[in-house]
Order: sequence, then structure tokens, then C-alpha cells
Amino acid sequence: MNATVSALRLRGVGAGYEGRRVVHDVSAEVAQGGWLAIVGPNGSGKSTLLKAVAGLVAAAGTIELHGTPGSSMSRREKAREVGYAPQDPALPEGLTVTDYVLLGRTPHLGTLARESSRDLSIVEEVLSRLDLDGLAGRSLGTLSGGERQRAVLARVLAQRTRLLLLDEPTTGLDVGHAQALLELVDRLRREDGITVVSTLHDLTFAAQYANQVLLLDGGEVVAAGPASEVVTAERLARHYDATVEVLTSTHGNLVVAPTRPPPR
Ligand SMILES: Nc1ncnc2c1ncn2[C@@H]1O[C@H](COP(=O)(O)OP(=O)(O)OP(=O)(O)O)[C@@H](O)[C@H]1O
Repeated sequence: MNATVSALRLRGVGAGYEGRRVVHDVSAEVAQGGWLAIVGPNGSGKSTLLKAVAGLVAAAGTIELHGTPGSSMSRREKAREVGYAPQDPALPEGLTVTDYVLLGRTPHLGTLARESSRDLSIVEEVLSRLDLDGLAGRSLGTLSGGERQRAVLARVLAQRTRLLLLDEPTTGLDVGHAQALLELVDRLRREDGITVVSTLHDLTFAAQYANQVLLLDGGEVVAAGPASEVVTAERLARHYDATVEVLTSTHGNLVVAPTRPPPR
């Protein structure tokens, strides 16, 4: 494959529901092994944009996955190329964690073929990486919110795709599990060249993990680039109506700290 082909290329992408367009004219490019964070206030179109890339809502414009238009790929081809973790998926409550994560292998199985020992070892490895091995035999309906969230990510990682689309992957996770999950995703990116596109409400995480940040407001891109350029107190005041300070930690990481407005 041509080394200069982007993992994801969006040109003039629009998307919406029942005739109401909520994402307008988005263009972006993510190199193989890059991490794009889509940020923006509630209702700004982040999840809709991610769904458009996953092929789950109709989109105008061009969406290319590793140089191939998404519109020309079958569902199965796309599922081998793109793993999508929705924000709040409906889970089959009675399924065990292992069986649910095994579903991630489906796009790789032949028609009527059963999972192989390789599929099972991939699932085992993913469960262990996500600290889920102790829960492997539990049914999904008995898991806590954070455990369910990790199971969803495990299913997507078991899919072993080159592109990961993660919709608010840290929702419901405590700070330690959130960091562990983002570190794991970052390691996959650095070691295996996996490309990541994630929506993130937590702007500190977005600034620390993504190498590109796309800020949406009203379904439009209002800023794009490295976090140091996009995540500024002035922009967050304008687009989130938030009072924050953007600080630099002792290790040089950006930290977005909400601060109470001064008393009037
Ligand atoms: N299934 C749907 N049918 C109709 N409108 C929808 C649907 N899903 C989302 N919308 C609308 O589209 C707009 C963008 O929603 P979207 O979920 O993409 O925003 P978001 O930035 O991800 O929001 P949040 O931060 O609250 O998760 C909102 O006005 C929302 O009400």
C-alpha cells in the first residue's frame, strides 16, 4: 500500500437525521497511527460525525478509509477495517463477557465457521489487557457501568481493525481505569500503527492523548490542529461558555482546569 495514503480522509462531510443536517462540511485527514480527538459542547455533532465515518448514518461528501471510499465497501469489509465503540450501546444482557467479546471476531470468520483457537486467544489477551479476565464468565447484565464500558472496548479491540472509532470511551470510568484504557489505546497506536478517532468530553485527556483536536460547534469545525493551538481558555469560553484555565503540568502536559468565575 502507498505509505502516503491517510488512514482516514474526510472531505465536505455532512450528516444528520430525517432530513435535519446536524454536521456540516467537515474536512479532516488522519495519518496512519494518528489520534484525532473530536471535541465540542453537547449536541455539537461529535457522535453523529463518528457514526457517519462508521457508516451508521447517511453522509454527504467523501469519507475515505485507507484510500477507499467507505461508500464502496460492504458491511463486512468495513467491519474488518473499522472498529466502532458506541457511547451507550444496547448490550445482550444474558451473554457472558467472553461470548460478547468473541462477537468482535465475527467479521474475520468464514461463513458458518466457528471461532478458532486463535480467535479465543485474541479474546483472552484483550480481556487481560483491559483488566476483565476476572469477569470473563459473568453475564453483561450483572456488570457495573465502567465494567460494561470496558467490555464494549474489548469487543472492538478483538476485532483487530486498523482504525478505531471510540465514542466517549472513558464515560463511567474512574480516573485510574480511564487512564489505563487511554494508555492501552495509545500503546496500540504506537506499537501496531492503529489509528484512533475518538470523541472526548474530557479536554485534558483529549489534549494529552490526541495529536490532533477537531473542535465542533453547531455541527461545524471551528478549530482544528494540535491541542496547544485548539484547546485554549479563550476558545473554551466562546464555544463551551466555560471558565477554565489551561495549565502545563510538571511533565509538560496540558491540563484543562475548570475554575469558578470570580464573585461579582
Ligand atoms: N437519532 C437521532 N435522531 C434525531 N436527532 C438526533 C439523533 N441523534 C442525535 N440527534 C441530534 O443531532 C444533534 C447532534 O447530536 P450528537 O449526538 O451528534 O451530538 P454530540 O456532540 O455527540 O452530543 P453529546 O456531547 O451530548 O453526546 C443534536 O441536536 C441531537 O439532538
